[in-house]
Amino acid sequence: MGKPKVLLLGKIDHATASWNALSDVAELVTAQAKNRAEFIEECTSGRLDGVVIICDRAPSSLAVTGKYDEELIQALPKTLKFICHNGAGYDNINVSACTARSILVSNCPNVVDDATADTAIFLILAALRGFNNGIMAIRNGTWKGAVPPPPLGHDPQGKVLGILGMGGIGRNLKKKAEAFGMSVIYYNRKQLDVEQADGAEYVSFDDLLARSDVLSLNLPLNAGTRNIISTPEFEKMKDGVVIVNTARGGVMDEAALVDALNTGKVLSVGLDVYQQEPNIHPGLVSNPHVCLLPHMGTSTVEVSTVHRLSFNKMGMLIQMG
Ligand SMILES: NC(=O)c1ccc[n+]([C@@H]2O[C@H](COP(=O)([O-])OP(=O)(O)OC[C@H]3O[C@@H](n4cnc5c(N)ncnc54)[C@H](O)[C@@H]3O)[C@@H](O)[C@H]2O)c1
Repeated sequence: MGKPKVLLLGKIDHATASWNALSDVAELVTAQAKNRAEFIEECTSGRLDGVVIICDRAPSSLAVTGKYDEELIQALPKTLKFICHNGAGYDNINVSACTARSILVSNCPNVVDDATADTAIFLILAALRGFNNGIMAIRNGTWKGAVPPPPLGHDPQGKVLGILGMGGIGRNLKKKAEAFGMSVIYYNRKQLDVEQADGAEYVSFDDLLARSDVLSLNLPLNAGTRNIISTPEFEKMKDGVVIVNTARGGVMDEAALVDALNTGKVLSVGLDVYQQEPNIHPGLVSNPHVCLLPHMGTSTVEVSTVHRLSFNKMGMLIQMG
């Protein structure tokens, strides 16, 4: 019997040595498809028969295959046992459909905690201080911008940071925010134990909305969290609240956010993620009080390099049978 086949979807930029080392225990194969229709055809044609593991390098893989929905999962090779998703969260994979086919799925949480929490800190500071106004003005050749100048920003010191979804990234963000003098409250489906909460105050969802000076979204996107922040939630917030989203665009209603910005309910915003990436609501793009990043939360050499661990673990799994 030959070695088990491992299919690479997407690109590897920084862990090529670990990927290549997998060839000691597995036959490494790549897909030829350039889009979803071609990939489904490639699967159903039998060219990928014998593939036991898919190594999914999101987001470059997803740009070809699209989401792992029911249609895609039904088309995957019958021999498939495991999808190793090199992204954080399961929102791109229908895990129930995988379970129905006895396909195991893993993702890469934790390794992205620092990079994503750092991105949230950048966005919190940018939104609080109004740095985006200055960034736009200086590039437009107008130094500090309009006359009269934009309003003064705010210090993070002494502000209440509300974290919605206090998992790996939320807890990492808490520590970093405290270094800037912020106090942290959080809401999770379940209260954390004392060690994990590490002094953060557990509050109800409504209290989180009512008490936060800055609200950071750090929860996964699923049917229960889609648009969890929309008009009724903005209405419960403080006037002049600052919102930062490094989770998924779908957890916040972008049109409602634009309305809340326009009425002044929301003072400023920092975003790394959007409802329809790469499209962004024009009301956000045109607003100088909104600092925008193109989903760069985990874009560091260090995060990419750490993915080598998942290749090493795949090798161990194969050896264990
Ligand atoms: N911007 C980026 O590049 C980037 C990078 C990594 C992760 N993310 C996103 O951030 C999300 C969080 O990542 P993580 O690694 O911290 O995940 P995690 O699973 O460690 O933490 C998520 C937390 O959200 C909580 N939660 C779930 N549903 C909730 C609800 N309805 N209300 C309140 N809390 C709820 C969970 O209990 C958990 O504590 C991921 O799901 C992913 O979508 C984005």
